[in-house]
Amino acid sequence: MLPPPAGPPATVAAGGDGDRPPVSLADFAELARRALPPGVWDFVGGGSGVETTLAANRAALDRVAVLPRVLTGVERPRTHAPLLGREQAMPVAVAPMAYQRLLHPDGEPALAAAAGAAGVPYVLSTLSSTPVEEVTAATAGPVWFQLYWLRDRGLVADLLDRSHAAGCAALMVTVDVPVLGRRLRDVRNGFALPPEVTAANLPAGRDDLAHAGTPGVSAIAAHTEAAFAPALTWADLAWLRERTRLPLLVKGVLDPRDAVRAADVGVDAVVVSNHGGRQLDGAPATATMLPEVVAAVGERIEVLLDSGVRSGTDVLRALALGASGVLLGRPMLWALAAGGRAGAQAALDLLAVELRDALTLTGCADPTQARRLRTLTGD
Ligand SMILES: Cc1cc2nc3c(=O)[nH]c(=O)nc-3n(C[C@H](O)[C@H](O)[C@H](O)COP(=O)(O)O)c2cc1C
Ligand SMILES: CCCCC(=O)C(=O)O
Repeated sequence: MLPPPAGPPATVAAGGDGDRPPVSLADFAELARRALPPGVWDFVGGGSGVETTLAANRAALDRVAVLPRVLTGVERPRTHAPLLGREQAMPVAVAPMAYQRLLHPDGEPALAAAAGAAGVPYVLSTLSSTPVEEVTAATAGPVWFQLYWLRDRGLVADLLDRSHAAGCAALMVTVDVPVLGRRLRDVRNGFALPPEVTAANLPAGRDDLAHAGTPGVSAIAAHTEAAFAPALTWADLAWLRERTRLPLLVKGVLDPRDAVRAADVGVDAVVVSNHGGRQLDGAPATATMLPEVVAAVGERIEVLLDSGVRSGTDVLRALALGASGVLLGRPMLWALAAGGRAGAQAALDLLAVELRDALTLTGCADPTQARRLRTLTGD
């Protein structure tokens, strides 16, 4: 177990200027920007290409207006809601994100512990900088394992066995990285992992390419190309469905036809995601595609959304568009950078306050009622 967080979260999270605790998730970004080396800041915040999709994710969420109901008698809504059939403190999970020791020496165990304390699932990346066994030991909360399908199928089988044995409660396979999107910030920075941050779930030495700093090359992209299976098919997904009894989620679906195929294979949920604008630049915003995916498979499986969620209002927007929940990405890394476990916990506490307010202001007694709200998209 990790030691308890040092001091009250607000003090820790206030970081640099000390006198102004964060009042929005964006404030954590500012604290992180001050704390991080520029190359790490760019790796986390950046998208692919000219970052059209990165910006589109925000713009599309901003365009979703939610029509409040009044005189509903709701005083203090519950933020609790089910995800994959289990009640969570919020319909939110921490998105899988690689190499969290880049942000803070406590890395994945700290973020997992913060999620556990906040009562939401933590999704652990295949490319975690801490072994899965140490992460599940660091939190009493649910850990879901995110699978990147490696060229070496023996390693895939090993990861499945280890994550299962370590107590992971669900499996999330990411399908939008046949190759890493071209992230120009990383290319320009010649971004590479420092020696102390490693792909700790892989056998030693399997991440050497990710450490090889070369000007004009993203070492992360070079490693991914060497390690990841580039040509997966629906048969591979069916193999995975056969191989695990854990709830199975597919992350990185945008086309409703793919969501239907995933449901046909028997997955439990799809995550409507464009990888936070880090893969195909020019892919549509997730809030744009969500209603079509919900219409196609929402009666059969759960539909989650990520990419651009930055507030409790954004969670409400996704729910009102028919999602059962969201994944929260970069803000959690920024909060980790700003204040370790306590910073991450402060960010999730803030999100809960914002979500409760958003539910109160729309007359919803709990998140499941947000589905009944009308949304208007456009000006
Ligand atoms: C630094 C970083 C690392 C990421 N690593 C992974 C990963 O290992 N596996 C994965 O499925 N998605 C990964 N993602 C994508 C996130 O899971 C998620 O889809 C995305 O960040 C959501 O968008 P948001 O950051 O705008 O909330 C990563 C994202 C970032 C920013
Ligand atoms: C490090 C390569 C994969 C991590 C990832 O998915 C991302 O950076 O978006």
